[in-house]
Amino acid sequence: MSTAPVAVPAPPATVRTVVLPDEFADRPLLSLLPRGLAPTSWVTTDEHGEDQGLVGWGEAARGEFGGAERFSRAQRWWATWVADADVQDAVHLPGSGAVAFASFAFDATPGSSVVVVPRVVVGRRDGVTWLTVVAASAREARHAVAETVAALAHPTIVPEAPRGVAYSEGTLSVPDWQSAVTEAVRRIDDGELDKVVLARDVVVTTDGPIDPRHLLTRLATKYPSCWAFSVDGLLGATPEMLVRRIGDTVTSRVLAGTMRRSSDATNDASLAEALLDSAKDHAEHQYAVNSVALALAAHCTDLDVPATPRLLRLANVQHLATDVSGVLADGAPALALAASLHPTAAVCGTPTERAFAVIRELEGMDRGRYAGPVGWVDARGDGEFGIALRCGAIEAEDRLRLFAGCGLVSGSDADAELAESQAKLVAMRDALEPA
Ligand SMILES: C=C(O[C@@H]1C=C(C(=O)O)C=C[C@H]1O)C(=O)O
Repeated sequence: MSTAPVAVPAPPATVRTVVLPDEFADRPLLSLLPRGLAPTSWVTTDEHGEDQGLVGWGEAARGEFGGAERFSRAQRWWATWVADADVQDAVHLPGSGAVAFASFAFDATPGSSVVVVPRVVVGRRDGVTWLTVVAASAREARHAVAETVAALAHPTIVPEAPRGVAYSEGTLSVPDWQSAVTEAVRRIDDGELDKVVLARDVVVTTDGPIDPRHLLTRLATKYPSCWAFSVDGLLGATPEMLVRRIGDTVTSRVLAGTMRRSSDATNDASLAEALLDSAKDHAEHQYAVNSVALALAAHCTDLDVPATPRLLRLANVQHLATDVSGVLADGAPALALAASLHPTAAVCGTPTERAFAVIRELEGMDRGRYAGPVGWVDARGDGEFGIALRCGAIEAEDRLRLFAGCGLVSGSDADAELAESQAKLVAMRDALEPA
């Protein structure tokens, strides 16, 4: 089942992190990304309305992993890379110093998971903006710092929207996907399982190359409470935090239970009310919360699991949300926590193995890295992993595959689930439009 890393063993690297001068404090992180060079991103907006997170470009090292051991092999690869590296970190904040971006396949097979160490990372947290470079020697690292600071001083050209955007059917036709939903609900009603999440894909083609920076900028602007992510061609804005580990504080934002938004305030409020009152959505939500709480209990003490969910409002949909927190007991790095938590019932189902089997049988498509953990981990083991949702996979420079899934429980209806999947796809569809 296991696949060895296909990457060549990376030579020992020199990593340098320096504080960037004040003139960079107001530059949006995403505006610093140069054209091309496979941008990596993990950007959100904090409570003061400031963007924070990490953006990166270039590739200093890369590992690819498959099979059931994809997480543990990635963890070993990263630990070895860090142990061999010569790191000087003048910032000492989560995400500074050596940092890797990772994106994992949803299922053990097929699909490949990837860990990327960018050549250049710009990070921002707690009002500090920093630069990290990875080079072959201390001398080269000094050059890279000077060159990058000079290049960043010139504002980059605003990225353009793709032209000629066209949509076509994904793996299953809409009627076939709806039949799969009906069949899954029948199995739930037969007692085979309690919950399963079925997803569908939509193919986007364009007339020219897609600039990921355009999509990321649009997503970050419209979805400030989400995390605008990009790792190795998978990009989106996820509202769901699988796990954040900063020191010994562990948090998770669980979502399940969805309602559309309305532009009319009164109508929007009644839709929210209906979601908060829906027994079906609460049941669907509780499966997801339970799966997270159980997995975290193996690593954390003092777990705080609120008894009732709150409402999380996004531009396209509103969700039932529960913020779970705990105190890390075993020093597990963020990547290991993500491995323990994946897949939660928010994207797979309950019981997990039965839901996996139903997804493999009925969904008919390869999820790839959609619905898998995506995020970053540093040398201390701090990190953030979201669930790769509201996203698309760049398959060619003019081709993108979008994904959206819906949690099904007893009482779920194929028409309502199709509408929900369409509402979820709006995030990426909007991002493809001109600013
Ligand atoms: C599976 C997706 O979203 C998940 C499913 C939800 C639901 O069924 O209500 C809500 C949030 C996410 O946990 C998706 O966006 O593709």
